[in-house]
Amino acid sequence: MSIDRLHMELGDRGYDILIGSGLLDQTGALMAPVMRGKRAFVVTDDQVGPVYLDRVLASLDKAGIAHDHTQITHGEHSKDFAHLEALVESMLDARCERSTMIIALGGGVVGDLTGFAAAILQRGVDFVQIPTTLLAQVDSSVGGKTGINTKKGKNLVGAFHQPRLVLADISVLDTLPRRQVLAGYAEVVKYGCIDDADFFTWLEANGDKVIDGDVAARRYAVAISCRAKARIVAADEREGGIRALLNLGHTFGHALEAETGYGDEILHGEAVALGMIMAFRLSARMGLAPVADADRLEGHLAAMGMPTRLSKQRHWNVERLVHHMAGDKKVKDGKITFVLARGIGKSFLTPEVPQQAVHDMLAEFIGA
Ligand SMILES: O=C(O)C(=O)C[C@@H](O)[C@H](O)[C@H](O)COP(=O)(O)O
Repeated sequence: MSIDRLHMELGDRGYDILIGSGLLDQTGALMAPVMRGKRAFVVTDDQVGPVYLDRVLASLDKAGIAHDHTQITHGEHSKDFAHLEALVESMLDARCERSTMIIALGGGVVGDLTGFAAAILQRGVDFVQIPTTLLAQVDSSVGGKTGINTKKGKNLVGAFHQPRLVLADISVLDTLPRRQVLAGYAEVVKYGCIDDADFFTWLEANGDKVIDGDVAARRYAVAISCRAKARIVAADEREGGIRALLNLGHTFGHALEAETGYGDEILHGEAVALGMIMAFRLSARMGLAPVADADRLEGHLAAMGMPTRLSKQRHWNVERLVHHMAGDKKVKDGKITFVLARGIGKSFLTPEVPQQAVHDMLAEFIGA
């Protein structure tokens, strides 16, 4: 089976992003060229491990790579200081060396936590991302953002630490629950909204194939998404400027996640979908984007089966959401830099957003 090979152009920290079916069984051989030693330490979770760990370990055996592994509890709650400490201690217990390759086998939580542990273990060791969710394949495994949540908010502690390789095995998505596929699909749509209106149009025609498991459609969507992300990250690795475009929908989305406690009520990708609709509604309200484009985005997400409205079961409060947003990493001199849009594929950054417009949009969105 052929492999799509993209490259993250970051000089001596550059790396390949490999996309294909059945890559798990080739892990050892594919990562051998970027190994500094002959040992690996695999981190996975209690949902992914039982299904895929053995295949990865067998491929390491085949390539003559010695290995240890550990399993964390799945879910966003594992992305905290306590789990980080436990993970680093387990790496030290296993006598990981500076030349040991850390492997993150799992979704965004495993990737973010493991990547951060790799960033700080012995002041930084290499790691490989093997993302097993659509969200992780199109977004979190690429670009080197690693970290954990704190009581104050999402991803507030972490490091930019680029992986040495990303292996996106499309076939593992076949076992992913539909809700998780849809959550990842939100991040795919994001790339169309940022600067690729043609891709958005393609998604309108083919999104159901991506969600329902058509191999070619999935592979295309993952490749276009990773290519877009790699281009933006290569231009602005540490988010001094345009990388913040990748945060479209996240300022609002992170506030929804904080409000709902990072649990199953709203998954990260669902929060991003809702947040993108909010960003487009705010843009339309400010006269920057046509209402028709906000409707088009919401219509597509709804047609794919994503939540586009907040649950009426919960009492939402505008002030509380604004309070969460004030802790956003894009706040500068007390002002949030928003990712807004002039239309589908025309996103841009601006700190010039009247508080009243944000307030009014949120009030309308929560139905206050
Ligand atoms: O890679 C980036 O840059 C992104 O912003 C991608 C986001 O989709 C991703 O969720 C990221 O982890 C969020 O970063 P944060 O800086 O807003 O915590």
